[in-house]
Amino acid sequence: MTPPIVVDIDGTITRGDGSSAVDHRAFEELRAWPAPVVIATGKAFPYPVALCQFVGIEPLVIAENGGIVLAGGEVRVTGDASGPREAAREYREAGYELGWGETDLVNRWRETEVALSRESPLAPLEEIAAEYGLEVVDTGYAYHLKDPAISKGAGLEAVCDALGRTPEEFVAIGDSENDVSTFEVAGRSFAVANADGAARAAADEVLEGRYSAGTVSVLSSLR
Ligand SMILES: O=C(O)COP(=O)(O)O
Ligand SMILES: [Mg+2]
Repeated sequence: MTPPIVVDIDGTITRGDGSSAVDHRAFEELRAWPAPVVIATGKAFPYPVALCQFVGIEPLVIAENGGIVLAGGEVRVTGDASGPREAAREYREAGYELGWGETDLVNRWRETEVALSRESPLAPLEEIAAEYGLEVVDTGYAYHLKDPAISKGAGLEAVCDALGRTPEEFVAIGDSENDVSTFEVAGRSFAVANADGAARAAADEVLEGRYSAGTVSVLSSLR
């Protein structure tokens, strides 16, 4: 039987051409998947919800690295942005920027954490995060200033509660350290070839294909 899947966005279903374009072949695989598809991302909530809508699948979403979960038509917000926002304010007061320019669409709809451009200086960010009991997660696309208790893996457990499933039934695919917690709870896990060291070390298998090519190949072999 085809397993349910939990799939990351950036670096995993994107084409790897330097843009954030999703590969149309990944769209087709997800649309045709005969079991539940959970989109698990560091992006703000509206992005994966819209992705599900445009792919044409039921919205099963883990957003903001687990801070917000949507399953069975119910939204659960498990995170609280007040700590991350305070820490981000202190970072800015120290003379640094979040790095997205004047129109910050990365944080505009973000409810439980704060994301910074990877051009922002990391050492002072980590120092301030520690003062607030927060952590900085580097996805390869952004730094996420977040509560360490929140994770995509805990999000998958919440999705499973709503669906009457267990994380062990799921196959997980991802590319970076924010996918490690998913890999830890899923029954089987794959890192695409472009994955960072943390994701490669945590995955059951590292795929030969990079970006969406790796994901599409493993999905077509599992289906
Ligand atoms: O938002 C990010 O930084 C990365 O997003 P992802 O979890 O979909 O790869
Ligand atoms: Mg990713």
